[in-house]
Amino acid sequence: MALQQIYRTSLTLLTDLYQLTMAYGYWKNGMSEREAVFHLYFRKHPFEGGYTVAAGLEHAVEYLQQLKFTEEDCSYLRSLKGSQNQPLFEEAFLDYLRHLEFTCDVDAVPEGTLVFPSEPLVRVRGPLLQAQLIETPLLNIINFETLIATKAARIKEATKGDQVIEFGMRRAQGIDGALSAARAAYLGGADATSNLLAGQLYNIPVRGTHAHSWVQAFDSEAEAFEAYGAAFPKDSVFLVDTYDTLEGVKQAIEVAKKLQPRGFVFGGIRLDSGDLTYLSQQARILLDEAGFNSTSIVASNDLDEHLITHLKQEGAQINVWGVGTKMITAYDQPALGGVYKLAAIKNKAGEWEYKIKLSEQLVKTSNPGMLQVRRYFSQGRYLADMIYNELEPIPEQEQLVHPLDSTRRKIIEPGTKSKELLVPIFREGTLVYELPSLASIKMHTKQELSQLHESIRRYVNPHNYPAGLEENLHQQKMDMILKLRSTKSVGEV
Ligand SMILES: Nc1ncnc2c1ncn2[C@@H]1O[C@H](COP(=O)(O)OP(=O)(O)OP(=O)(O)O)[C@@H](O)[C@H]1O
Ligand SMILES: O=P(O)(O)OC[C@H]1O[C@H](OP(=O)(O)OP(=O)(O)O)[C@H](O)[C@@H]1O
Ligand SMILES: O=C(O)c1cccnc1
Repeated sequence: MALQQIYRTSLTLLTDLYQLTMAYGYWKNGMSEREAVFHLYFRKHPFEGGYTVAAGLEHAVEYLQQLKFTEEDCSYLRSLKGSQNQPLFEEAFLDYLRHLEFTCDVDAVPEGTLVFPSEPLVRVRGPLLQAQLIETPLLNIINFETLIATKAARIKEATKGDQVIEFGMRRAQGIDGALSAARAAYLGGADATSNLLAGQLYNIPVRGTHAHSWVQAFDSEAEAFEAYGAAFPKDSVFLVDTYDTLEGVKQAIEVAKKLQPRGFVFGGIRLDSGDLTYLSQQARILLDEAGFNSTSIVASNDLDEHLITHLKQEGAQINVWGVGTKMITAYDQPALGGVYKLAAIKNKAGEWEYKIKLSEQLVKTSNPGMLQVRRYFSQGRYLADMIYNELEPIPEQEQLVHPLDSTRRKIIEPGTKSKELLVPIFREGTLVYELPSLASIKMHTKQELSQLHESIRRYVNPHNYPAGLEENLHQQKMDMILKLRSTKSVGEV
């Protein structure tokens, strides 16, 4: 219950005002209980990448489990006034809210799963008023955590298996920007965090070195290292660049030699400025010459997946990467553009009516139905994904249509193994999903990435993973677009 521990008892008002005004409108129009289906999905991978790591489900579950309008929430809503100073909501509606119970069905892609544009990460089916109300918090949670998990996965991939420590809290976007991001970074690929509260709340391993101020506080660098080494004889990483990096390495070595007879283990040095390739190579030579072959070289300083790749290509001798700002803030793309769209609603006769949101751009036109994603795989490799409407039959010969170019199609060979990505999370408001441990989610991310071809995982012009619409779904969408467009009068755009 991390979210509530950090914040307050009720998070129900953590939504946009317009969700409440629409809720009031639905209630007044007798539409609040009409069954509807919404999907949460994104249209483009972040960071110009070829994959996205789903994250945030645990916090979304927590939010939904506590969804209840308290007396305090209702009295705040009662205090809201319209432009003529009239109450915004009538008392009977507030009474309705006070007794509201969350009764939706929610299906979602487990955290750590790789996802692709247009695929629902979350599907909500239930009373229109409720399914609409939760749009904003679901987007807030899933967009942010998915973004950070993806960034962390990219950074971890760049290190080719080295350790990554998340150092970002000081530059994170506020308190939750540091906490939920630390969790997302860990599940995406970071091995530890420097953030103690994240460690405590989420059971993430915590690690760290020391700051320049530690060295500055002593009369000499040698004294500073000696004092730190004496305090932590088994866990010392000395920051060597306060005055002169290679001099600092030499000082660290001298101190380590001096402390060795007292059982000191020379864990590592940290480089935080200068040419990290050259300095790490020189430091490695000095450490090896002194017999400290297993002493780690930690590097930090504005690192991201591109710089790490470059440093490794140059032959940097770094085996632990401290990554802060660029990971915790998703520096080069600060938001994932996930959206939440209505895709079906039952009419008064109780029959499903499919809905789409039109756009001039096909990529922005939503998909109708109650969608599921089928992932095909063979010999440990993901081959393709098919988005289909669970409410309609699909042909025996499964065929994918490219979402933006219907001339590009892919026939799935009969007998290809597959699995469905969306799994039941809530049924009529009751949690039916056992939330996995963070450690097992992290393992899942790693396994997922190993099943994606490396041409899709690369940073520059990655290949597009084939994720398409099932043929009938594609046809239905096209028919709906044509029908909606044909109802416009001539001259209208
Ligand atoms: N071999 C390298 N190739 C490319 N970029 C590097 C290399 N070594 C370090 N960098 C990066 O260059 C940037 C500038 O580093 P540098 O230490 O020169 O300046 P700085 O960060 O302003 O220094 P300081 O931390 O002392 O203020 C950092 O992002 C650093 O990670
Ligand atoms: O560079 P990041 O990826 O964000 O990693 C975290 C940074 O935080 C610390 O720096 P500090 O706050 O002392 O500032 P400075 O090193 O930039 O001067 C540390 O020494 C790293 O350089
Ligand atoms: O422990 C460290 O070395 C550390 C922690 C936070 C930010 N920068 C470095």
